[in-house]
Amino acid sequence: MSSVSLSRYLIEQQRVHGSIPPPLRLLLEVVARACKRIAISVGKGALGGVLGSVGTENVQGEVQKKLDIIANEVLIEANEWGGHLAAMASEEMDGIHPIPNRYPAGEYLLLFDPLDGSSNIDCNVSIGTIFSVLKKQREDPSVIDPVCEADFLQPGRQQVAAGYCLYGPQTTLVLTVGNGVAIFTLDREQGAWVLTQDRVRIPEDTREFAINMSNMRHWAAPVRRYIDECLAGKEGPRGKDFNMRWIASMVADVHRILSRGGIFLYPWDKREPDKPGKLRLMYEANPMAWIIEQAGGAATNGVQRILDIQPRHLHERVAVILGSKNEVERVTRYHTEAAPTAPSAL
Ligand SMILES: O=P(O)(O)OC[C@H]1O[C@](O)(COP(=O)(O)O)[C@@H](O)[C@@H]1O
Ligand SMILES: [Mg+2]
Ligand SMILES: [Mg+2]
Repeated sequence: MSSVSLSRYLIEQQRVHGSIPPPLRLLLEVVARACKRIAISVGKGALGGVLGSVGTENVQGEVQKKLDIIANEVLIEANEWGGHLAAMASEEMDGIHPIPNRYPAGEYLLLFDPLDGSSNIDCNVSIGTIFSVLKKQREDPSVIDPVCEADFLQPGRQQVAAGYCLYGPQTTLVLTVGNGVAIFTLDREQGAWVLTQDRVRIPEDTREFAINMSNMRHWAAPVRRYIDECLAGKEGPRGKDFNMRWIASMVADVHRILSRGGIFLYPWDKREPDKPGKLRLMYEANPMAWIIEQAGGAATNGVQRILDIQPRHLHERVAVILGSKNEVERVTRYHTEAAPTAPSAL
């Protein structure tokens, strides 16, 4: 049987399933090509001088690694002249990046976390790129800017494409355009993305959770209850033993969940009560939530479906609970039952 390339998959999504129009197909090809270039930089490691920090901080006060900047530049450069975007936004840029006048512009908005799992870069642990595509939908015709931050502030259910690229032992591109989840593996000899799994499904039940346990003493009661019950194992109320994994690269943790099920939590915690969570809504949580839902899983912030959250800022943060449906629903129910004490930041 002949292998299916990313291009062929996208053409089928356009022509057979009508899931995407031609400009979106071409945009996704450009993003996938940029990910290949990032994979080459990641692979060079110390030989390519790409490890270490640059001595600057991003808008969220996080130290920027060289690869954060390199990946951001690759994505900007590759997408600037494609002709399908109105603007881009990134974890590594304070404001939006409109397409410069010298290039043709389009109707789409691209958001990305150019390098996810930055703390893992220098120790050769899997990292990735996360992206989300929205369509510019102007509700207020009195706004005269060709594109502005307000255009980006759409709930995640309005995404038209979302994906991530995982730079691990294999380089893997995971994509949804609202017609299930497809996984492509980079054939490194041919430099081609090959479809290796389509219509991915996440088991509804799991015995594996992912959370940074070092924050346990800071969690809200519903999260504490859920994890305590998992830790109690066979002898506890769940009546079964649970395993734990925490890679500290959301892309890698989510990919494991797509592969074999599980639940991922980065919850609100009481150290900074006004901050809803660590992860960013628009370019981390939204694309991952859509991918997870498209694979039959669920994603909430403890009280609300992530894809229904109306963003107020580009760099807004959110609590994230995603993965196997029955487990996510259980944690969400624990939050509802504890509603009077639920953190107001959620
Ligand atoms: O180090 P912690 O607190 O466990 O946080 C890990 C989380 O932070 C992140 O690395 C944040 O992403 P960035 O590296 O893009 O800032 C997630 O990928 C991961 O789930
Ligand atoms: Mg990230
Ligand atoms: Mg990042």
